[in-house]
Amino acid sequence: MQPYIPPSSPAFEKESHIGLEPASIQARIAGDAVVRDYENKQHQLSEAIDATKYLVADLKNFNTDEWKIRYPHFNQPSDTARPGAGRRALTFADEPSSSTNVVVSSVSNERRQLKRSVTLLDESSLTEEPASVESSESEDFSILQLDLNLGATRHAKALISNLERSSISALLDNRLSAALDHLNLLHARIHDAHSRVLVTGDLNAGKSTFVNALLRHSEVMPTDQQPLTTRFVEVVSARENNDVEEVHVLDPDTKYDPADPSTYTVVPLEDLEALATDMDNDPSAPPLRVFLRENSVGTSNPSILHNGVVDISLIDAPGLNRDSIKTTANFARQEEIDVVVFVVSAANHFTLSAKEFIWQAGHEKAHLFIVVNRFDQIKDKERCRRAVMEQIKQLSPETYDDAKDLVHFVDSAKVAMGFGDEDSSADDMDSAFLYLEQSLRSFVLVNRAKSKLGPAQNYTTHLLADVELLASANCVVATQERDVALKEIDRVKPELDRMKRGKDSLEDGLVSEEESVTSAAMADAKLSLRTALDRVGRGELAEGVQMPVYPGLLGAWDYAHEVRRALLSSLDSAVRSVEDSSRGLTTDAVKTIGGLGDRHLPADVERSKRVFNSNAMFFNHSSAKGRRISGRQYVGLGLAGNSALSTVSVSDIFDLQYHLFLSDSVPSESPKLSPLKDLIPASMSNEVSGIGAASLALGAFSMAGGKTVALRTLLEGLVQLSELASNPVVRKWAGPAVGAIAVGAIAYVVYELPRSIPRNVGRHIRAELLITSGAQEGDETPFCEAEAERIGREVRKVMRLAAWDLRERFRAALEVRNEIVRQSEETAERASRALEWFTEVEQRVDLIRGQLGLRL
Ligand SMILES: Nc1nc2c(ncn2[C@@H]2O[C@H](COP(=O)(O)OP(=O)(O)OP(=O)(O)O)[C@@H](O)[C@H]2O)c(=O)[nH]1
Repeated sequence: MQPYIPPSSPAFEKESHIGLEPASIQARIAGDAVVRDYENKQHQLSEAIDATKYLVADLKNFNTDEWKIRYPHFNQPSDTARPGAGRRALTFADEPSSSTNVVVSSVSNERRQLKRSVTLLDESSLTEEPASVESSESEDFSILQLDLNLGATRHAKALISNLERSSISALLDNRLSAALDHLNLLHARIHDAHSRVLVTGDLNAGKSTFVNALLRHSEVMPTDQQPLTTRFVEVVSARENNDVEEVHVLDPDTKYDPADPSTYTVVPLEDLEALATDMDNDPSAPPLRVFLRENSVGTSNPSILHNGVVDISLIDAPGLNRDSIKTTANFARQEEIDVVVFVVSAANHFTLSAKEFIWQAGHEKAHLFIVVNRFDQIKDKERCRRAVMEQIKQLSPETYDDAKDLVHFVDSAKVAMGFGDEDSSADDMDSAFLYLEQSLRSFVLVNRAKSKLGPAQNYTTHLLADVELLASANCVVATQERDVALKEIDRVKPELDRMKRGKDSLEDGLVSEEESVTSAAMADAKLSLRTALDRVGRGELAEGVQMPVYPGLLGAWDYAHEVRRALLSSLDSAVRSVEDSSRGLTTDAVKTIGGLGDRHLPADVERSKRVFNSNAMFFNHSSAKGRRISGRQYVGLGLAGNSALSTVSVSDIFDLQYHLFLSDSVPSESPKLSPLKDLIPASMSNEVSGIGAASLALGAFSMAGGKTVALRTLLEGLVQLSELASNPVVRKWAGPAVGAIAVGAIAYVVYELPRSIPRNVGRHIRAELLITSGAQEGDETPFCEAEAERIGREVRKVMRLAAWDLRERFRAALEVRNEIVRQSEETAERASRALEWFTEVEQRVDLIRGQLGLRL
């Protein structure tokens, strides 16, 4: 762009020898003011576009990195009872089913800039009518609208509704990118120093002559008495082509780029006439581009092509007729055309074609620049002027209102021809034409503001309104999300804190319950079994177990066997009752754990549906092979069925060793768990007949004494007896006496067998199952210990399972609440940030809108 030269500068002075006519000076001053105004507006708009670009880029980044921007739809509220202006049901494209009642407020300011906001409907203040909405269009996006090019908008809306939030956000991202690109284009456009002026009018009205006059040339554009121009010809300064005069014939199929020779064909300037007047030309073909050096004459008042601020190009159009009206009207509608100069012959006024064109073009360009040409040929100039003005008033009232600057009665031929003379210069130009030129220059600049700044202003305003609507709707949704998240935190956090506080106490409770019930069960088992074992040791049976009937001496062996079985069954029964009592203890403890669960688990957490079946305790699952547990299972030890324990030995019938060593204070039982057979000396075990009889006799003897005596004492007695035997009297009575004693003893032993066998067997069983761990008997017993351990293990197993179940539920519930709180805190923070950010966006929009509020 050419730098603006202030009116006081020498350069400006040099370029402004326009004469002293007041009208020209006035027009020039007005022109300068227009230039200054334009530059101010351009600067302001440029800043607003830049700010909008930053805003859109920020929005784009926010959408990608921080918060997937929601795309709102506004529908009529479902409760039509109180529709109220502005009340709408806000839904989001990715969540069409849930709607929120909001108030959409759209207010236009004096610059017709739409300010839109969405606020949550306060149901309590329904009596107040919400702010009015101008039209349903104000709730729709104009630039950021997501249509998928799938036809009618409502179909596109339906389709969008089915898209995911991320897809919507991606679509929005594309729209924002496109908006950014467009802003860049607009930015470039408002800094574009070019303006295009289309010169059109009736056939033979003098358009080419007028263009020549503006160009300070007599014959650039071919002129004739008959219709001549058949193609659009755009004349630009040769400065844009390295000062080379030539014609570019543009290729209709490619976009023209002066820097790319493949987009046009170069022909010499001399061929312009032939090209512009060729009857075969297609009027819709792109214009010829003519690069023209400015005429050296009148440099003090240069042609309109270059005026120090903007470069203007003039486009000479073919004369209007039925065929060319449409083409020319379309041409005039182009955004790049800043001004349409309509040339009308003073003699013909406006023809039908002219009227039709003005009518069509008037929609796009309200103001036309009208040149009433050949005014020199009119005798009654005043009448002509009145008639023409009357027509203009009808055709283009806006132009009529500004007629002083926009309607000019001139003689272009005289001006154009003037440049053919050697001596003539621009300084000699007709003052009316000079005034026309200045007016046209100002008009171009004014319209440039409209054509170049207008679209940028318009687009940016709409974009800002869309951004504002988007931000406002997202504020609503962010507020809602934040509130929901905070409410959720309020609901869950206290529960979570309570659980955290109770975690240790629950753990302590579980551990102590497990420990206490296990040790109680074990202690109970130990005590009960010890008692039972002692009873068995005395040869006594448990309740409910029958003592076998003694079958007589010959059946003593079998009797011992039966007794052994009965005693072992008694022990089995004791084990069963210990198991039963541990079942009871465990059931209570499981209930206590249930109570702990009730105390520590939140109300909505599902309690364990597991029903504790105490019958399943002590059940050998591996041997059950998936069988259902029906009724109470007694596994116990199965002592009665234990072949090792149920084997009878001789000592069960008569325990010689027990009697022999009874006098020793050392207990006869092995310090270790001994097999029963170890209790009998190996030398004696198999000699039941001879020594067995002697043993029996000795045993009987010892018992006959009413007290147990040691073998040594007995032997000492025998020694004394042998001494007595040396006495002949004693010797005489010894044989029969000993025999009688032996027989008596044997008879006694046989008589006592039904009672002694259970004692012997019981003692042996007890001895076998009993150990002494140290100095004193009965400290610990492997049987009781082992059983207590087994019972303890089983109880512990159940307790651990119950505790594990509760721990898991507690852990899961804690985790769920932790996660809810974590996510809710995250959501609340993100929503708060978004809310803050979107509020800031609304403020930024307001600020930029202020900059944009230009009256162009
Ligand atoms: N006396 C007089 N003659 C003029 C004036 N303007 C144009 N003419 C003459 O009118 C004739 C036609 O002028 P052109 O400039 O060719 O008209 P045009 O509108 O360009 O014609 P087409 O492009 O063919 O429609 C020429 O012979 C010009 O000399 C004028 O202001 N006064």
